[in-house]
Amino acid sequence: LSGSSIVSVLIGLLTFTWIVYQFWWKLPHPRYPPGVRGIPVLGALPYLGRFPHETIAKWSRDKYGPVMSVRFGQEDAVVLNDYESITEALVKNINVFHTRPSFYVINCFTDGYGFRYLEVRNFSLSALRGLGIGRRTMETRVSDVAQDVVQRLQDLHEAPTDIKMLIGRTVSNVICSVVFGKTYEYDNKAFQHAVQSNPEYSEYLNVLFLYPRLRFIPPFSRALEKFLKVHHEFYQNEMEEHEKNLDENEPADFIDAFLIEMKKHSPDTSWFHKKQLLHCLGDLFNAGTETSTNVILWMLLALMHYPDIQEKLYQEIHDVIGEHVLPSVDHKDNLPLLRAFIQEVYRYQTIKPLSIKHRTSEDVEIGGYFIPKDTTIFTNIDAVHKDEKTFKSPNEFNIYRHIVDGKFVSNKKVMPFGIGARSCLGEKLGKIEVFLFLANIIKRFEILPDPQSKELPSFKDGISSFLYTPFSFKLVAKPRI
Ligand code: HEM
Repeated sequence: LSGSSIVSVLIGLLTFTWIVYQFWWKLPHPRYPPGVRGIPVLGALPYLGRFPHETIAKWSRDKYGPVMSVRFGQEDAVVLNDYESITEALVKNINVFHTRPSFYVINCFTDGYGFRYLEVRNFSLSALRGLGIGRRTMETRVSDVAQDVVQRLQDLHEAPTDIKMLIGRTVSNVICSVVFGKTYEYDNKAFQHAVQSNPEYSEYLNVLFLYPRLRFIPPFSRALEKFLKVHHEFYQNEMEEHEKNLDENEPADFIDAFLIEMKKHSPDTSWFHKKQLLHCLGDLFNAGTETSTNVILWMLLALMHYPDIQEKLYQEIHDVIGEHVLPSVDHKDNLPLLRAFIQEVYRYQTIKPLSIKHRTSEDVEIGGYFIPKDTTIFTNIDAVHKDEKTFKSPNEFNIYRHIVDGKFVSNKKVMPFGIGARSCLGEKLGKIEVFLFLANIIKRFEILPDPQSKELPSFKDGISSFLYTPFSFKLVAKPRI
């Protein structure tokens, strides 16, 4: 090589390194949280492994501290890995952290999750309260569907069965009764398609959350199209029917309440319009089905893995409630073991380990670091749940860590629903569902593994996707009486 060629190659290399440094490795601010920037285009993705929340928690413990940055694909994000930094952000700086970044898949429905979404969220909360969520009426509804589950389990006659769809459709019908004012037959095709997270497109959608630009390329474009078609058609049909039959003086469900609210606002200047209604329906339906369903499945797996605990829970329910009375939330105070069991499963298997992204609406300092406006924030709830400083031997499943002097002790550091202005909208409903489903199932059945299977289905390992869910498994529900 001649001298001038070597100089050209060197200049090329230096320019390339400078570009990569400027656009990739350089931190956005000298006091930005340190962390893992990974390689161009993919960022830290190749290093995150099957359980990104665990890998990030380890990086945070071993090297970077609780407030660290991680480059996910092309998106720079800050991850908060302990209770103190999460509360400093989501509670003390509530006004800075209450928006979310835009997700393309969600923006297909609406204007996204920006500032004014809080107006819609507040409306949704009060509409749901008006319709009975968190009240007696809701408990009655959930109790009725829990009886339905009990009956359907009885009808299985101890046949080993994967009950994910059974639980999913039942849980979904609770939210349908509030949102659409009706429940669906299990064999209704439109309902089935909307409830089922269809493997035909769900994996592609997960990738689209990280790389929205892929939406133009098949198979991602096809997956997105299918997902939107199934959901839009389902919600659209309901909306049209409600518009035809609306009684403005007597809203029977969430759609009615929203349609009435829409009439009070101008569609051009407010966020109360039909696209926003589609978004709310999508949120309530999707967030209200998969989460509770999978939490209940983790709990059934725990019962299978710890038969001695299952027996104690049965005895407690039997002694406190007896044979002929239906479990109710009023029994809660006298069921410390059941509450400890539920809290321990929430802690041990965090259903949404990195929660849902938040976004900073202005520059802010957290844990002494500078975080600029418009930064994506993840809260590593699972890292809080597995923090050795709070929970001794955190990787052991131990319900007795939540019992002191025979009494259940609630722990604010078990936070499966998140905290702050954007914590779970359905927390009250989710808690009632989990409690009543479990109390009814344990009261009536012994949950056993499939006798034809050589190994117990895993309670340690699961599928880490939009949620952390168990692998599919079969169980036997053996009637107690
Ligand atoms: C045991 C069941 C559930 C768990 C563990 C759970 C967990 C969560 C978590 C961790 C978040 C994100 C919080 C954050 O960003 O900081 C969330 C948000 C949300 N959840 Fe749940 N959830 C459950 C059940 C439900 C139910 C039954 C509904 C329906 C009524 C629901 C509706 C929502 C909605 C609409 C949001 C978004 C709120 C917003 O962006 O302001 N969830 N949930």
